[in-house]
Amino acid sequence: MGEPKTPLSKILTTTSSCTPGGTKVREEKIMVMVRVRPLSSREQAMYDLIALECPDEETVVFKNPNDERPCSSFTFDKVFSSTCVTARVYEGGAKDVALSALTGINATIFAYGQTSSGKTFTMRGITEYAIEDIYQYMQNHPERNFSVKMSALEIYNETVVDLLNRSSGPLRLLDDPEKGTIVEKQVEEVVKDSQHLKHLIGICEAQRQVGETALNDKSSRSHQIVRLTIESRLKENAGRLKSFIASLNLVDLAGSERASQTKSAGLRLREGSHINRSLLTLTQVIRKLGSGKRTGHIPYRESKLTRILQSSLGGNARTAIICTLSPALSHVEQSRNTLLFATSAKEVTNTTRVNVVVTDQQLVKHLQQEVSRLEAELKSPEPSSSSAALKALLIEKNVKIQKLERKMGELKRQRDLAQSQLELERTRKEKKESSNSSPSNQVRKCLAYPLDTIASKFASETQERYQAGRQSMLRQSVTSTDPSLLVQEIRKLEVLQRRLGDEANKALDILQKEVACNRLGTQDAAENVAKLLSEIKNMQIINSISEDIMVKDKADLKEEIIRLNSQGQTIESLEKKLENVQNSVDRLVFTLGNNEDTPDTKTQSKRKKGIPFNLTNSPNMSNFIRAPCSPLSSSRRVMDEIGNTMSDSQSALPTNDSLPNSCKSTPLKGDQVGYSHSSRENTPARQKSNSVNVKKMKKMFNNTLEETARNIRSYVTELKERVAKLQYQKQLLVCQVLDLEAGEATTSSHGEPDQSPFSWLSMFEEQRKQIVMLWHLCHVSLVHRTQFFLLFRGDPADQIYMEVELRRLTWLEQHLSDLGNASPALLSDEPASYVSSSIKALKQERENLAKRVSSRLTPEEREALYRKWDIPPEGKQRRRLQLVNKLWTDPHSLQHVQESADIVAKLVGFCESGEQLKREMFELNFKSPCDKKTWMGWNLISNLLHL
Ligand SMILES: Nc1ncnc2c1ncn2[C@@H]1O[C@H](COP(=O)(O)OP(=O)(O)OP(=O)(O)O)[C@@H](O)[C@H]1O
Repeated sequence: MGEPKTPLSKILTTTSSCTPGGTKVREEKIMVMVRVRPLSSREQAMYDLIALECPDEETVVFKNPNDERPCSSFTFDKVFSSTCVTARVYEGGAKDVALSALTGINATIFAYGQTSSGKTFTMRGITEYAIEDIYQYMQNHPERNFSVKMSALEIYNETVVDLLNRSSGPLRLLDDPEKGTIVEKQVEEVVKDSQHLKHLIGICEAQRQVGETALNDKSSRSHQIVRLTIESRLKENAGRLKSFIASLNLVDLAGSERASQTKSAGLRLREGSHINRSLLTLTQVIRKLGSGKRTGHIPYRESKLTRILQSSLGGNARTAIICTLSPALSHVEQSRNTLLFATSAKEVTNTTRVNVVVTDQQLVKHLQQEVSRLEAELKSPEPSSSSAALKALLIEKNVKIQKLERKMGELKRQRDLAQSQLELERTRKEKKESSNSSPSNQVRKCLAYPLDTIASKFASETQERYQAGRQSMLRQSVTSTDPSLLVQEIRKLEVLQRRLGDEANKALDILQKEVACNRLGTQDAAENVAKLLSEIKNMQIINSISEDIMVKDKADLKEEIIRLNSQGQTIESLEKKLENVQNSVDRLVFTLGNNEDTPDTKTQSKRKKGIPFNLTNSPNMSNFIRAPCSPLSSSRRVMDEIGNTMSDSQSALPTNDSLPNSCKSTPLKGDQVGYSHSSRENTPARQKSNSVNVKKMKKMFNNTLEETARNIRSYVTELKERVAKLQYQKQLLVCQVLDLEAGEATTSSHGEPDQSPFSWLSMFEEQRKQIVMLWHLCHVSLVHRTQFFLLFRGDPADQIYMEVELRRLTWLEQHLSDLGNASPALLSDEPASYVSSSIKALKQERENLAKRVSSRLTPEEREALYRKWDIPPEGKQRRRLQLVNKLWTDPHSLQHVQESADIVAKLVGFCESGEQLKREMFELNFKSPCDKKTWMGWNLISNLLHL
């Protein structure tokens, strides 16, 4: 016996009341009914007295016939007196439980009582009525398909026997993890109809162990369990999925008995002993369950009866117990025990659920139906209720979107109107201010310098917007900047400015030393350099400024402005002086070229065996090499060719007093700047043998000299760039301070800052276009372009970075134009050393990037890119180089720029490295190029990334 044969994995235990489709778990007590039979003919013959009365349908009372007073009373769900027929017992409670099996709830009905109390009599009637009702129910539910199976067993002397197949012998009980206790090899007959079922039950009765005792001619000597397994499935066209499966156990127990009463002996006595033992276990199980100790040990396994009935006792089943009693006084003790058992059983709670079955076939069919339904819905021009609701929702959303769009249009219109009014106001104000010569006006005028330069390259309208946007930016910046920070920033810039002067001074010191040592040609050259040196020294007039100042309030700001203004055009002057330096260097080179073949030079060239421009002792050597505009590689190459054998006489050096301070502190050593003459060098033989070498060396010297001069020029150019940036930043700050002052006076009248996010964004777009174009024109590193492009996307915080980048590039572009127009005599045979080195660096960068295509992109990604960028499978160059060569080549197309940036970012690994790109890497402040963390020039960024 045991659980249903249907695999448990397909049984979804849900909850239910009595109706299919119910969903709740229900806890319910075991239904306990008491039935008192009439006195049997045997009892009547013995003149036995009636000791039980049933005053109502729920109470049974013991009474001593010899005493009028009632002894004790018991109440139960139902009490049926001796006059009640079995049909009433069935209808009174058993029916409800029995029919639960039709709705997926396991059910058990069993009779308990002493021998000959009427258990078999009652259960036989209950089974018949149940069968009738079950089949009646099936008839009344044509929408469902039912299947009924039946099995039956008896437990006789603790042996399980299949009543439908007695020949199978004793059956074993097995523990199944899913189903609980099952009976091995038990036959389960499919029941065709009610008659078939009755027939089968008849067979079981015939097979059951029955024996004659003193109390019962046909005493059942075994416990009998008939199991009906009913599966109920909704028919396919019903459109619902649920199927149920449940068992109805109809149990007729053997009766408890006293050997003295049954006068058992031998076999009957042994039977009685087994019966009593299993009933005792049942009693213990019920008592424990009834006392609420469900979590403690329940001795189900101590008898086969309780093992098999385990799910019906405190488990997933509705259970009804009918306790049968003999009313005879002679059986009072037995009846009392039965009532005590019944009382315990009343307290046992079961948990019932509906066992839902979903077969694979059902599931597939259901899904197919669902798919068909959805397909039909999609094809159908008539919208279903759900799609109609969606459509309505969509229309509603569209209306809302249209409303919002209209509102946005109106807002944009208002914004444009306000902007144009502001522009007008500003222009008017600026015109008015232009008549004044206030310091702030001067600053603004000064700030406009690079814009004037590029004005010819960009539309005038764009420039106006640019100017307007920048002014807005400044005002916005002012409102958000702490005045004390501004002053400190100015101080920082001044410190940098001073360092810059130092640096230039040192460079010129070196130049002067070379001239003083007569390495650089004529007296004119020496004079030129001396002049340069004094010019550079003049640049350092700001040295006296104190670095440590405490800025307390805005009053200090005003002082600061006055101080800055009183300095006059310090930075401008520095710039002018650098220009002079540059011109002087040019003249120097020119002089050297003209004097190349003079006798004096010849004489000197005999003496000159040192490096023409020895930089090995220069503290700025690293700066020269690092500086973007000072490609010393070729110079070093020449030095290598010459070899390090030439030196000059230390005696030719100027006196220590005539040297600049830097030289005094670092005296030149003979092995660094020259070498001592050997006495043999001046012999005629030596002079003759050296004549060819001297000529060759002189030519090389002149070449090197020219290149050195170019290097100096480049370096000065770089200094100019740095000064220009410095000047810009300082003026920007001054302008902020001035605006802050002006803002204080006009805040109440002007109100909020006039820059809206819209105007900033349009300005950003314009600036970005300009920057992209300038990158292209100036051959700026692709990695730099990519980083900058991806990092600055229009955030208000990007304003200052955009401004500085534009300034740098504008300056560079202007510088390159100047180089392009410069005299070829000054630039040697190259159009511009910076341009050529930048182009070369860019080419190298592209080659390096191309090398990364294979490792950084998957074959699929590569193929997709080749297709997209029209890279033919065969060509002069490898496909990856062709691809990289196409990147960043169209500054007019934002899409091209965006896609180029994405590819370069992937090749370089910006996205994967985990290192977030930070704005700070694009330094606003200019510092010494020795500092690796600072701005190092566009093409050096990719070097840092080891490209
Ligand atoms: N309610 C009743 N009305 C009339 N007769 C009854 C009633 N109950 C039992 N009887 C009769 O009493 C006798 C004993 O009944 P039954 O065999 O059903 O008892 P039992 O409890 O099954 O006994 P055992 O445990 O020994 O099998 C039977 O002859 C039966 O017809």
